[in-house]
Amino acid sequence: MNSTASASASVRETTTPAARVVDAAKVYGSGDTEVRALDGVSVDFRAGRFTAIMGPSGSGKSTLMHCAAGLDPLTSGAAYIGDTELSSLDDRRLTLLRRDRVGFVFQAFNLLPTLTVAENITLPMDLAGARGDAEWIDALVDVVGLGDRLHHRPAELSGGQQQRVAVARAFASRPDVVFADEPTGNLDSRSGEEVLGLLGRAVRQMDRTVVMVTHDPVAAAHADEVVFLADGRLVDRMPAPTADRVLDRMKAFDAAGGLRRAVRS
Ligand SMILES: Nc1ncnc2c1ncn2[C@@H]1O[C@H](COP(=O)(O)OP(=O)(O)OP(=O)(O)O)[C@@H](O)[C@H]1O
Repeated sequence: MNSTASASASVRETTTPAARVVDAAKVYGSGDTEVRALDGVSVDFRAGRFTAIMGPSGSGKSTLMHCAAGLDPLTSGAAYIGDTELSSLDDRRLTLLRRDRVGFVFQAFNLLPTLTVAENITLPMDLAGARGDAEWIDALVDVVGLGDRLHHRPAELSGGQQQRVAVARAFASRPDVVFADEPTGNLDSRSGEEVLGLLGRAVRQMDRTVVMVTHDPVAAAHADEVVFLADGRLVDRMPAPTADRVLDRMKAFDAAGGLRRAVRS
């Protein structure tokens, strides 16, 4: 890293995280059916970083993402986008925050079939009546490699191309943070790699922030850091992950989970 890059990196360390939760708890149901999906999680998602959330099935990954993104309220604790504490917002302001400051990429692409690629990309801004930054949108279209597909409809694109449109749409309004929930879950490995490469480039070359839930150690290895959940708790963090190290960590969870089940029975 050159001195300018390391200076700007150290400035970033001291800036407010793009998103964070503090002592977050989420309880579904009550009595015998109560599930504590998050149990006292505190985690910062730093600006300008690509963070992956991993953990065994049912460990609370999607719940953490939904609560951090303002899609679902916490039972207790606090969730912030930048300095904004989400429970302090009424429904209207929360909707505006999600529209203007947060981007989403889902496993199922979620494009509107009747709109063209170009219209899908600018949809969030069009709904907001915002003009959008034409230069930024052009740069995004360039990065996702869809310049010759702008007037096609989603059904005329491959799954990988559709997810690239969804990635461009998520970044179009320059949100504080983009949350991606299993963005490669419906893709073959080559298209998945392309989408992960794009998310990485958006972070490293375009100074964006990404938080991604994934089951896949190869996908997690694209991140700058992996945070691991187990039983609704944050149990580990791994900077500069590799697929092998993430896989080893996940195997350790499987072994620990098996041991716990054996002790209980
Ligand atoms: N709406 C809900 N109502 C009741 N329980 C829920 C609800 N959503 C999630 N849960 C429970 O909360 C726990 C955490 O679920 P969550 O979907 O966050 O886990 P996950 O790690 O994302 O799982 P997976 O990897 O299988 O998608 C699970 O026990 C789940 O069954």
